[in-house]
Amino acid sequence: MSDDRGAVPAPGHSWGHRLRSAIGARGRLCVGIDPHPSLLRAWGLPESAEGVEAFSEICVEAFVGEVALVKPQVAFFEVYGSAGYAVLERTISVVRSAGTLVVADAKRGDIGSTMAAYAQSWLGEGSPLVSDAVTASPYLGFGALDPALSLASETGRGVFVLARTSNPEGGGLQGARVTESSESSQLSASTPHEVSVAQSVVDDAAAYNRDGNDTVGLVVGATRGHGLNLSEFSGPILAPGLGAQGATVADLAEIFYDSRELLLPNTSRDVLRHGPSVSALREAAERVRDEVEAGLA
Ligand SMILES: O=C(O)c1cc(=O)[nH]c(=O)n1[C@@H]1O[C@H](COP(=O)(O)O)[C@@H](O)[C@H]1O
Repeated sequence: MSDDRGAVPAPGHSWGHRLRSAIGARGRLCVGIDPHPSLLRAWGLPESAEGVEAFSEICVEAFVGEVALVKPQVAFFEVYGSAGYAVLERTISVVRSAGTLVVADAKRGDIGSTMAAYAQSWLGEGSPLVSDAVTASPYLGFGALDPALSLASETGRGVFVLARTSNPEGGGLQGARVTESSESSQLSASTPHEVSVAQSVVDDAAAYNRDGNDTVGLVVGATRGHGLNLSEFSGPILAPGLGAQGATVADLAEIFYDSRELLLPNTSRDVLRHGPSVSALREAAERVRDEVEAGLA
């Protein structure tokens, strides 16, 4: 396993800077650590915290140093309670210590005062779960995420906010029309207008990122055309859906033709199905990473 920790700047630099360095060293693919029960069975592991620990150790061995980011999906650890959380803590810590960026896929979102506690959990220096970035839901209002965005910005971390998700059920809510606030509007402040919920998230994210730190990322699925105007948004875009949900590298190139600089395609099951062999997993991740690099060049 190669370990070029020095390639990825530690917190202290902006999230955008850290991401660009990581992408420059290892490409833009983000591989999920999603210990689904079906994968545990397929890998001959028990459906328990011990099984998830063995699964995670294999993933760490296969992916660290090979890809820029890994994204543990918290739900698959949480299901085993405190024992599962202990495994998650160790996994995050080992991956980060080896210089690979961790996006905790926790999809948090709450009123601001509670959001501050979530922010401390996932982005606070010294927290057992501290990661480089976390996924967040904006459905209590984009402004309610502020404690997480502020902490992330101060510490060179990121928050990926759901805009247009990869699942088919997301369209009704995310496509609903809302009147956009003048602050985030791309049009003149004197012309209130309607945009989709997803577009309002994009515009709020673009407004927040005007400080140049790229703290706010978007989650935009790769499974269909997103219908968003991303022209004002230059921050990171996490794009799940590659592989198991049907999206291809060609789809990525087409859907994100005008927003590729910090595009971070995610794939989980399509790589993980190659386990439990460390070498097979690593080869699968490298193959997808290289396809993505070639397809988005
Ligand atoms: O935030 C996410 O990561 C996410 C958002 C989204 O819109 N769609 C989506 O699939 N995800 C996550 O991305 C991963 C996709 O996994 P695969 O379908 O196995 O590649 C899962 O961990 C999902 O929870």
